[in-house]
Amino acid sequence: MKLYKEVLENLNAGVLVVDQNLSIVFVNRWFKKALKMSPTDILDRSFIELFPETNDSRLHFAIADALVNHLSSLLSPSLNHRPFPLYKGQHKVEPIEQLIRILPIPFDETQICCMIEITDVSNMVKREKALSNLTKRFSNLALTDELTNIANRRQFNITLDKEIHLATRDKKPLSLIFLDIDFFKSYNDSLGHLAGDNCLITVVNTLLQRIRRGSDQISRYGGDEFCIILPDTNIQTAVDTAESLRAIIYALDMPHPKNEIASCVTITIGAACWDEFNNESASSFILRADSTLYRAKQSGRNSVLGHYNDTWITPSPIT
Ligand SMILES: Nc1nc2c(ncn2[C@@H]2O[C@H](COP(=O)(O)OP(=O)(O)OP(=O)(O)O)[C@@H](O)[C@H]2O)c(=O)[nH]1
Repeated sequence: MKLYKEVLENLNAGVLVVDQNLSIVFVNRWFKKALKMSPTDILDRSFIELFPETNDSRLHFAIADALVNHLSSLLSPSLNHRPFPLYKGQHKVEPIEQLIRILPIPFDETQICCMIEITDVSNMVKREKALSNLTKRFSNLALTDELTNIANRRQFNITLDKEIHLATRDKKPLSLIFLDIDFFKSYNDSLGHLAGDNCLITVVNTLLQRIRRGSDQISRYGGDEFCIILPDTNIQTAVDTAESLRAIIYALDMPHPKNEIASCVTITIGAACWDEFNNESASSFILRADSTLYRAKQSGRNSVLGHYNDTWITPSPIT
């Protein structure tokens, strides 16, 4: 028993032993140091009195399980947030992350006691947090367009699949807008690629100001082509929203010397509403919205056209 206590005393982890009455019968050096208390302040004290914050916690139930049913438990730091008020250093600023092992042990040869072993896993928790932040950053990068900072095509495909699923389940309409800057190649050719980049950023930021519903998602489909997913939106509302977007970009009056239909930057928009009757696939839906944009381009640009149920739809007249 002496040897046993000596091993526990010098362990590089906290050890506390309580008897059947939850009285503390042993505390090792590590734990005393972490608590910044002398042995007389700890020994023979009631565990609940010394650690009132553990009352009714999982730790408390695990101790009871060890004493009554002789079962051991392991409390992870992620599910059991720092059960003991332990801190590193003098000024109690950095809390110690704790992994806790609860074991029934024949401590004084007459009764089964409960040993609580606390391992400082602060470094491991820190490493895990850093790793999870890094993973989040990488997955964000993989789904974001670098230039405009909005969703990229990969994210668009993921969101569209999800929204088609929700529209089917909730029997709600789902619309999709495709838009493209008119004569953007000439814009680049006349003003330079850097000005082209700035133009793309300005267009996106302006569209973002108008697309305010949290469920709507704007993405860069590629080059100067963008798409907006509009859940719970019928075709006429989508076309009217598109018309307001077209008007807002036109009103910016950004000079475009080589635009053949105006003196400023303009956009053309195609909108489609998901065909629920034929359980339309995502690729067919995209193709229909993109073809509608193409048709709008052919009919003159700086314009909006919608398509649903084999019908072409134009913006509502301004009242
Ligand atoms: N500055 C800049 N230009 C880009 C970027 N991505 C694509 N482009 C350019 O966007 C232009 C798109 O041109 P097109 O698809 O031919 O179409 P357009 O000139 O806009 O003509 P219409 O769509 O028919 O009105 C191409 O010249 C691409 O090089 C980018 O990130 N930055």
